[in-house]
Amino acid sequence: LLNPSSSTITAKTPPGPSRILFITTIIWSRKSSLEYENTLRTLHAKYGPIVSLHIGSRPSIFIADRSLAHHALIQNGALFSDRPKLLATNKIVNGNLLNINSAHYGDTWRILRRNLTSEILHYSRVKSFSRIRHSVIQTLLARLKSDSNSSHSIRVINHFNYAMFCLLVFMCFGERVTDEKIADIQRVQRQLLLGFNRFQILNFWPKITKILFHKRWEELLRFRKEQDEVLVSLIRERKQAKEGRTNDDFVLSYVDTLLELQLREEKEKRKLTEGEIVTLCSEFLNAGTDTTSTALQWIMANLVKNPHVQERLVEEIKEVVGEREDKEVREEDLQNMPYLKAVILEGLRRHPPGHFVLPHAVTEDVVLNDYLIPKNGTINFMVAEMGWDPKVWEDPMAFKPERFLNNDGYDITGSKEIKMMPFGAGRRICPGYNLALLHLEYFVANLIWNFEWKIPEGGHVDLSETQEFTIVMKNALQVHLSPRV
Ligand code: HEM
Repeated sequence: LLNPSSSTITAKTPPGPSRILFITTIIWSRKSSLEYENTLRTLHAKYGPIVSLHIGSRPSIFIADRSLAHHALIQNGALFSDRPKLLATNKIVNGNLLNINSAHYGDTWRILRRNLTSEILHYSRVKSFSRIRHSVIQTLLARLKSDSNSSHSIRVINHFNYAMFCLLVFMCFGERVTDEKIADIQRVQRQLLLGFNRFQILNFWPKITKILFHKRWEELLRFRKEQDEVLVSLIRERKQAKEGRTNDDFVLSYVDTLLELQLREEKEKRKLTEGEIVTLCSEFLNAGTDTTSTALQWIMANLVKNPHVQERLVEEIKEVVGEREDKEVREEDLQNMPYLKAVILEGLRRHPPGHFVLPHAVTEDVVLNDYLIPKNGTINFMVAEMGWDPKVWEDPMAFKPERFLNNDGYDITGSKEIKMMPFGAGRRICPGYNLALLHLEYFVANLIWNFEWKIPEGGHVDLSETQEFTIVMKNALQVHLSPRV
């Protein structure tokens, strides 16, 4: 099926519509990923499971088939785990520096990724943050309670976002960050994230857009500068605190590990610069916040829409927590809650926060399914389509957690077979997937255990989608909450 040898000379790139002209390029560059997805669905129906589009200077290849995805990402992971060259705006957002998700497949990527997975996302480290999770969920519950006293209908997404953001900020910079500082970090992170789509246009012919859209370029540079100002001061504070540290209950944060980390460059070792640490902290906050709070909102929306699922979850929690006085589901309770785990998986299948993975690239020209995948192209996978494939999932658009109950645990990494891939698959799989699952399980369990979630009178739950940084609910979830006593 795949051979990176002489056949690359004769193979053609995958089929697709004829080269798109300059003007269509501009139109495409303004399309949201949902519009892309619709067009791609039509193209896959016409051309088969692998298609290519020629937008801008490099071909973009899309794979809709789960077995081909497995073949590429798992069986031939070393070939398919590179990233395309950075776009001009990303260079500015990154301060010209690398982070894990944009690094080429190689030593620097390996060092940065291993630091995150073994120093922060490793089971025992994740455990060391449990006090932080406890305090964040208590604050969230208190806020929801206070809102539910004063209002019949609550919009929950901002609460979810804020809670998740605090969690990631504390993991990144330590527990001592003040509310005021959190607001500052949120502002500088948001303006870069929300500007993302608007700044995309600058990537087409940067030399020209630097003249045509110079105000936008300046704005982008200003945003990065403001981010530097806020995050560098936190990095320095943490460095100082670390030097004079004596207390025993100290919890290592992500920035502490980055301050110690050594990169290897041409046999020389060197520490990271402050700018590089800013870029990596920013990635950590962005990667773990909206993705998880979006998923949480989708899951809660389905629990409101399907009261029988919510009831079954309450029954399961009751069985595990028993007659305990406090209204808290503890982390150690979660492992005894298979239905809760099924609800989370079903949420991620039906509403993956990203409908695509981040663009991949191959390390050399290869042939896949008789087609050439060129080194200068980008390659992506239709995550949402795979999770909705009626050949794999019966009644795929319905929310049925039961489908995940009948086997001994579902392998979300797809190592043997891919049936869905909300976190990607293979060597570039999201390194935060275990943390994300823990956050979702812990939050959903406590939210449901403390309140009955209902549709407010006259309201309804609308599952339409729209794209922000992730694929979010077009009409944010509004709920009526009654405390469970
Ligand atoms: C529900 C929550 C989350 C979802 C759905 C999600 C999904 C993804 C996806 C689809 C990718 C791209 C995979 C690829 O390109 O093949 C990714 C990459 C990544 N994610 Fe997540 N993610 C989530 C939470 C997190 C969390 C909590 C963290 C860390 C604290 C994190 C850190 C990263 C990083 C660093 C990468 C880049 C990996 C690399 O290129 O090697 N994510 N994530």
